Amino acid sequence: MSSDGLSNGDHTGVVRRITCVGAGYVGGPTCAMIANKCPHIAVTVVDMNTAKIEEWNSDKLPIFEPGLEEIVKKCRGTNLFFSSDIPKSIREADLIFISVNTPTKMYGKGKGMAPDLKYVESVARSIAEHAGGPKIVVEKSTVPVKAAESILSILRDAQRTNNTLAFQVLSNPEFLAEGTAMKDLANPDRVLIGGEDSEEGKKAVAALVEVYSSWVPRERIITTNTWSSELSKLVANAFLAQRISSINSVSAICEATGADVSEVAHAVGFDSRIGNKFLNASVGFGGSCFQKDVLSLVYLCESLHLNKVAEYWHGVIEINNWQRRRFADQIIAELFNTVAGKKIAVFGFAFKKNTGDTRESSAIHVCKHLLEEEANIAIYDPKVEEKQMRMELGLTTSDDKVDKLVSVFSDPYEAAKDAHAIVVLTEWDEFKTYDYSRIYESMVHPAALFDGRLLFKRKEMESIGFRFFGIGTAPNHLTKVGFAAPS
Ligand SMILES: NC(=O)C1=CN([C@@H]2O[C@H](COP(=O)(O)OP(=O)(O)OC[C@H]3O[C@@H](n4cnc5c(N)ncnc54)[C@H](O)[C@@H]3O)[C@@H](O)[C@H]2O)C=CC1
Ligand SMILES: O=C(O)[C@H]1O[C@H](OP(=O)(O)OP(=O)(O)OC[C@H]2O[C@@H](n3ccc(=O)[nH]c3=O)[C@H](O)[C@@H]2O)[C@H](O)[C@@H](O)[C@@H]1O
Repeated sequence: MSSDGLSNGDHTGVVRRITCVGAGYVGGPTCAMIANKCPHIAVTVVDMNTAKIEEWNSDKLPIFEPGLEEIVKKCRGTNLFFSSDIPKSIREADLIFISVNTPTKMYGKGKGMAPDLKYVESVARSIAEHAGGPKIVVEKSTVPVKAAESILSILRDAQRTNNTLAFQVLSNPEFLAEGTAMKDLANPDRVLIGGEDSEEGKKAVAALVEVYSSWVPRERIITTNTWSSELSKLVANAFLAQRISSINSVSAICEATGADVSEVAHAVGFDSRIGNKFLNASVGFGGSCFQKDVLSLVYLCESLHLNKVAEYWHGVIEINNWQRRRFADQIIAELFNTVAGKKIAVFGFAFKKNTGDTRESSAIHVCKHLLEEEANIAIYDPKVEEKQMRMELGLTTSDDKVDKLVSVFSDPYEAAKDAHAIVVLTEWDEFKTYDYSRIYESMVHPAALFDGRLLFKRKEMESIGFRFFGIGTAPNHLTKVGFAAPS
């Protein structure tokens, strides 16, 4: 019993039915993996977006992840179900994952900084209304520290009028990366579970540990208190984003000096204390989470009056925005200070390779900047649909002047034909396999290639004839030499 006299969760400790609320990039793949690895558990994924549920039940899944379709097809209808009946699925579950979106708030207090928790709260209210019995509720969504307390307050309130209810709230943040989600889920570096430090809390943690133990070695399952778990997720993303901003800041030094950012990253990353991962300089990180989660951490620090700490982490975002802008400005400068009316081929629109996800993609920022300068941009991406690109660029009306500046191609060779430049914004492997001599011949000369993803070797591209500009590398004639004092 808790201090308020309500039951803390009378759970049997064995999970047989899981419901996941939120059938998105996390809920879908995570539940597919659990169903695949735990044939003894029935897993139902629900969503308020009925069209999305229909897609999960169709041949064309709503998201692309290598390896996902195979597992969904294998388990769907056996122990993996996609449903729009949220009340029923909540009622029947022993354990409920909350896996809904927590985007940056775009209104009111904390606008542009704090995560919007209205979806998490609405799921907590649905659980309170439809539970009908004891449940383990698991925060899978990324939330600020102490979010579990708010969820618990809503759930515990429902217990006052229904004494058959009992709840435990756990934090179990997800660390998968898009494009490698199935690999990450099958073989995670760690699984993190935070829970209440009480007998019932420990029982609930043990029940979730048991689920993951079906395929994750026990030593990789970390258990902590709830707040450490919630904070660790934000901090993990902040550290990863910080590494990218660090190497991107170094890329600017390389371009000015003749050092090569790949060589520097290699040399620095060779130190086992630093490590070689996540040191690829780029046009800036994108994706739905890095910016949102770093901003959430900054907002948390500000709320705690830790202004220096907030400032420190905000620098990660500032460098990222600066890098995107710097790259776009360089394109304009190198195309003789005007891109108006010039065709520019954009290779890649997704925020990284092997995904069709475009949320916060750096491509959006670079393209918007080029459109402001009235460039004609010709986009090719192997996975992103035209509708999605236009939505992200804010182009909604077909007679809009800007809309006419954008064309979308299904063939990269056609996208590059008659272009003044190619701009590489996503690191799709297929971009490295094209016949660049043929592409070069079809372009307006002098033809430029701007490599925002370090896919190409300067010498090879220059020998074809391209004027080559790569993040973190500079042609020798542009570098500053000697012991110049700061001006
Ligand atoms: N996308 C990623 O790679 C990762 C995301 N995360 C975190 O996981 C959470 C989910 O992210 P995504 O899956 O990318 O979001 P998403 O936007 O792809 O999916 C969220 C789904 O929740 C549904 N939803 C929202 N409110 C609902 C409600 N009240 N009832 C039923 N369904 C509701 C939406 O319709 C949507 O389909 C976020 O907190 C995110 O920060 C964590 C790790 C990786
Ligand atoms: O919370 C989340 O949503 C997830 O965020 C990231 O995963 P994701 O955004 O899917 O993809 P990443 O591989 O981390 O790439 C993020 C962005 O950084 C860029 N990046 C990555 C690595 C690098 O060295 N350089 C670089 O510019 C990528 O191109 C991409 O735009 C984290 O890697 C996951 O652990 C985390 O679970």
